[in-house]
Amino acid sequence: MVFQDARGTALLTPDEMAEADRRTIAAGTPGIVLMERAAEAVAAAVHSGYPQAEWIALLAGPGNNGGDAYAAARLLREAGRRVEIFGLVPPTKLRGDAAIAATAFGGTAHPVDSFDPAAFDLVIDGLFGAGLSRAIEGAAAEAIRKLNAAPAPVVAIDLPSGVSGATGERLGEAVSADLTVTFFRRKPGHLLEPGRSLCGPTIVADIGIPATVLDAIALMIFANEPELWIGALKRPSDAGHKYDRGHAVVFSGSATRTGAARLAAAAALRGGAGLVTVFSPGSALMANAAHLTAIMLKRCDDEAALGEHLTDARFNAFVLGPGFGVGERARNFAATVLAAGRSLVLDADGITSLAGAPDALFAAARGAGKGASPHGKPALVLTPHDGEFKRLFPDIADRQGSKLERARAAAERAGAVVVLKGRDTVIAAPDGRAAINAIGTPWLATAGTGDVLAGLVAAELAQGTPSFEAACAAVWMHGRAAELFGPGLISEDLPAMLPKVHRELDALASNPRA
Ligand SMILES: NC(=O)C1=CN([C@@H]2O[C@H](COP(=O)(O)OP(=O)(O)OC[C@H]3O[C@@H](n4cnc5c(N)ncnc54)[C@H](O)[C@@H]3O)[C@@H](O)[C@H]2O)[C@H](O)CC1
Ligand SMILES: [K+]
Repeated sequence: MVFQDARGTALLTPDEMAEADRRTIAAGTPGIVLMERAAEAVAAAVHSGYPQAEWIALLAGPGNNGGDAYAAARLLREAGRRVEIFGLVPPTKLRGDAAIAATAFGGTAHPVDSFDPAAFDLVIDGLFGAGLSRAIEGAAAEAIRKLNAAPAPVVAIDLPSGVSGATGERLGEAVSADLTVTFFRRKPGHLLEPGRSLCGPTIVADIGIPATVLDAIALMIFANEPELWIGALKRPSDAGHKYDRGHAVVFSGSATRTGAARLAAAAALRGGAGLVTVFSPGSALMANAAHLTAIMLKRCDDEAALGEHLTDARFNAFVLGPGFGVGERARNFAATVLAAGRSLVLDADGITSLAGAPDALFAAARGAGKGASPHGKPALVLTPHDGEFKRLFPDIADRQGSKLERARAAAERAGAVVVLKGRDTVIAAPDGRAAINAIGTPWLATAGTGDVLAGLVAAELAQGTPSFEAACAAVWMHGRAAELFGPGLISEDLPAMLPKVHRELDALASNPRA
């Protein structure tokens, strides 16, 4: 299900963007009008971001991205800037709207070979945008190399040339921009690395394409923003009871490896699960007992004990993996939890334990997903980083293509929600929906933050949020908590930031952004 507000978070592939364009043009807005508005947005970004840049070079490619550059050059000249166009092809070779824009510009275009960035205060990159279809070579590649080696700031039109809008990959040489101005909606390449870093901050400009054109497009890829999932979150109700908010369980590792489970458990409780219990081997009971207060503790040494605990139907969402140890015990516990129709977040050692033989658990996940529980559909959520992903899906990891496609292929195979972690975390559902993380800070790359994320996913699952939305919300809350804490963050700081994050979400839920 796609919520009405979620359309604002949609990411469009270049093909879908072309479709949005076509529909807008067919509905009566000429292409040249869209191009003029695109150019106005670029000029406005230059005026606000680079008010002092007197002499501006614009690189213009053979298609409409080049057309945008010609139109922007004209507007900047009218605003009193000195502009020079460097064309990959002579203006006489341009077609359609780009030819109209070049004619309206009227000035000369220098061949791109003569481009020397040293002379300019600012360079605008209009070589290639959505139409990039192969690796950049030859004269365009040479111009990009010179540009990347020069100190002049760069504003990219639509995408840094050489970045695939669909995948974020570099196709040949790619521009490293300081600012990117794109139109209507972002593309996956704006959020997936390395494209994300090559874009710099990205402005999304309204060029008059109505949101209704999206009605005809089956939206599948989204930026992971609250509008995507806030309508699916179960917030505590006034008349509610702690048991309404589920009971999350985190499996502890052995006596010297208990911290990871407690981090996950603390996140599950602060995330909003009504109750949280750590299931601990007997050898680690005292270590855990010494550190737990609101979180409960139960001994769980083997499958028999687990089976006994599972007779209490209130335990509804489990985390297995952080500090747990790799091996058969992990595999058997995971299978037992799923067979009992409970939701399971499999992380770290839990994922590694499945390497080489994941199919039985994937089959169990599919079976579990069909059942019903008092707190919503049980589900399997996998939270691998790249290394764990490769252990579980070696063939998919080696395949060509983007992180987005890898996560989607894995989700489909596993019948599970896959959270493929990184700065550009991708959350993918078996039905093809995917979201790409858009927030966070480099400080999140520190020991234990993955354990916190696993606990947050369990908190949402315990409360009955459907698994895709649960994983998306957890990834966002995790990133937002890190942003709010700022520099110096360690994983233990994240649960303490969650009350602020909840407050932001409550404000958003009662007063959605327009
Ligand atoms: N989407 C909108 O609402 C608007 C977008 N605009 C701008 O138009 C471009 C997309 O234009 P398009 O002509 O489709 O593609 P490009 O300009 O990116 O390039 C196509 C052009 O380049 C050739 N080509 C592709 N790859 C290579 C390569 N590696 N080497 C050499 N040549 C290559 C290809 O054959 C074509 O000739 C979009 O990004 C926006 O900037 C409009 O302004 C209207 C609004
Ligand atoms: K570009």
